[in-house]
Order: sequence, then C-alpha cells, then structure tokens
Amino acid sequence: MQAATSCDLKFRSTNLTANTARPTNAMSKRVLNVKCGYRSEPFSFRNGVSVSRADWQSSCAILSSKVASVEDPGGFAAVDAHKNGSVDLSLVPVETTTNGKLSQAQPLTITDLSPAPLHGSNLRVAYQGVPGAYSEAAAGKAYPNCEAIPCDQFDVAFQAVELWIADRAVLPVENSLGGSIHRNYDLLLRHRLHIVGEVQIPVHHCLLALPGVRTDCVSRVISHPQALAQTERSLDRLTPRAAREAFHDTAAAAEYISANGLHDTAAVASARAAELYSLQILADGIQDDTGNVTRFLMLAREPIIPRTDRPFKTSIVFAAQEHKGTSVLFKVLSAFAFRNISLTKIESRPHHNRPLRVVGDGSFGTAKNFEYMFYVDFEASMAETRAQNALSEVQEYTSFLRVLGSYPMDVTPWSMSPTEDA
Ligand SMILES: O=C(O)C(=O)C[C@]1(C(=O)O)C=C[C@@H](O)C=C1
Repeated sequence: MQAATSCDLKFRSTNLTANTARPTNAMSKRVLNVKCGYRSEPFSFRNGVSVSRADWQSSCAILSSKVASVEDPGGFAAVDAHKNGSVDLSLVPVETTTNGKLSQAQPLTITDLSPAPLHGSNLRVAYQGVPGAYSEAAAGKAYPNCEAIPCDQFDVAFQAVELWIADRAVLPVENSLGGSIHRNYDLLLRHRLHIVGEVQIPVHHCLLALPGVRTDCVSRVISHPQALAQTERSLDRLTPRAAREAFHDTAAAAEYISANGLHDTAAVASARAAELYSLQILADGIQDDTGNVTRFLMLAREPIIPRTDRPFKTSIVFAAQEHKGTSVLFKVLSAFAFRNISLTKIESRPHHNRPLRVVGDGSFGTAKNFEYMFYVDFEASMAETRAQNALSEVQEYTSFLRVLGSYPMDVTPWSMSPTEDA
C-alpha cells in the first residue's frame, strides 16, 4: 500500500523512568524526519527499535483511515450530527469512519491508564520538548517507566499518537501563574484524540548558565514563554537589564547555551536540565509563586470507560447556537449549577470556522461580534446520570458539542518543595 498522505514528524527518543534522570540515553538523541510514504528500506525510527516496511505500511493504512478526521478543520463531522437527531449524546465520543458512518470507538478500560502496550514494549509517550523539559517529567508521572518520545512541537505529539508512533501524548494545558496554553486547546479540537487522564506537577525553576558565569554578566535570558512568565518578578530582580527571549522549551534553552558555549546567556529551566546539559545553577526556586503548578492532559486514540468509584473530571467543548440569544452561556452554566456539578475551568477560544457574526438591522450600522468555542471542565463522570442530564440540556443551547474526555482527576498529594517531580 502506498500512503495517501505524507507527514513529517520530527522527534527524538529517550527512555524515561518516572521522574528520574536517565542522562546517558537521554543525551544520545537523534532528530529524525519520519516520512509517511513508500520506503524500500526497513524503517528505523528509534534507537534500538526498528520497524519493518510491513509494520510501517500497516501503520500508514491506519493513518490513511484517520486522515479525514485529522484534516477536518474543526473536527465537526461527528458532533454537528447531533443537531439533526441522528446521534445520541453518548457516554463516549463518537467517531466518524471514512465512509461517513458513525461508529463507536473501542474504549480503553481504566487499566489502560498504565497498561502494557500492544506492541509488547514500554508504553511510548510523546511530549513536547527535549529531555529535561517539565513535560518529560509529566510524562514520567503519568506513565511510570514509559519510553518518553520528545517532539519539537505540540502538533507533532498529537500526530505521533494518531500515526501510532506513540501510544499516548502528555501535553500542558494550563499553569497556575502563566494561565492557559491556548495552542493545545485549539489542537484538542483539531485532532481526534481523547483525554484519558490528567497530571499536575509542581514547576520549580532555576536560572542556569555555563560554569563560571556570574549573574551580573548575563545580558540575555532564554526560555519557554510560560517559564519566562512564571519567573517575571524574579528575573526583574536577578537580571534587570537582560533581554528575555522565547525558546521552544525550557530544556532546549539550556541545551542551546551548552551546545553554543554562550557566556552571556542564561536559561530558565529545571535542575535536571542543568545536570543533563552541564550547566551551573545561578539561582534556585525562581518561580514567582512557590505553588507554581502546571496541569497536563494525557491523550490517547481511544477514550476510557468512565466510572463512579473515584473522582472523575469531564472536559467538553461547545459553540453557542446563534438564534438562542445572549443568555446561552448562562443557561449552559446553570445546567451544571442546578445539578450541583462544580466547574473547574472555563476557557474561550476563537471559533475558527465562524470567527465573526454580524449583528443589527443596519439602522444604526452593524456590529461584528466575535464567536467563541467554550471549553469547560466539570467535576463529574460521564457515568453519572446528573452529568448525562446536564449534557443533554447543554445540547439544546449549542450548535456544536464534543466530549473531549471523562477521566480520573489527579488527586495525588505533592509537596510545594523542590524538584522531586520536576
Ligand atoms: O518547556 C518546558 O519544559 C515544558 O515542558 C513546557 C511548559 C509549558 O508549556 O507550560 C511546561 C511546564 C512549565 O509550565 C513551563 C513550560
């Protein structure tokens, strides 16, 4: 079979034991371009794991059956169908097959949160960044003993799971100081992965530089924009005259300084990044709040079966129906309030398919209202009747509704103190 599409994936591979450094393997990274196309050689994409042409072609076969949904700009096919009555609001999201028919995805069970993968090796977990990034630590917390697969962009991590290169992705969605990571909200909608869990990790930042460099000699600080935002006040104090520059991820910033021998530049990154890239720690614990926490989502190709024997959260995304007027958001939120369901998060993003709506009859001119997609997390499992009833009601006010996942809440206790997690 020849693949119907070609998709470049840039990723590196490392092994990861939960929250512990594996510097030697981690350092021997190879950046590879994965071309989904016809190859005459065995396809080798990871250290130590080679994939035969047959394996690769069968992955491509699966991929080509998924391409339609990946390329669907809003992933609207399945969800818009609920409006014409053809789809019941089900406990698990509904997938569309290539012939346009609706089929139930095969759900994972709760044990699939940390299972032995079908390919018989460690679970492969895609994250954005390079070894030493907080996302790598999050992957290790979510899936202990997983093989962490570094990806250079969030989008690549989504695709790695869709293409069966990875089994799961672990991606940040919000930080207690820096706020939402909007890109991942948009990608959740564009792709068809399911949220199967969440992990929160305390993020403990350090200021790193080459050995011998003094803080007052630093004229530039580089890091992930979230990390720069989380250390804004500390950097004002420590390096008031230094320029701040955004980098792909915290650990990549540390790696860059090390690889290029930059004596005038410091990075905001983890203590593990200092160790991996042979940098010294100029200042420790420089996050502007000691309780700096980032929440990551665990994503899989299939949803898990929601349960009621432990705290669950459900994430949905919806767009209001135009003709239902301005009180739609109020009505949607009351559907949860009246059933005593707590909301833990609400986020709005531009409605990419319909960003503007012209309102008014022209007598006083016309206004252009922005249209939004609303993302809501609530504390209930889709196995609970109250959650099902709330969503049936929400359906009445929305032109689009998708359940992104119903999954166990991260309730693990953690301390605010340094880096055992990060
Ligand atoms: O740059 C990293 O180390 C990341 O893992 C990314 C990221 C993010 O995107 O928010 C993760 C956790 C911290 O909040 C800072 C950065």
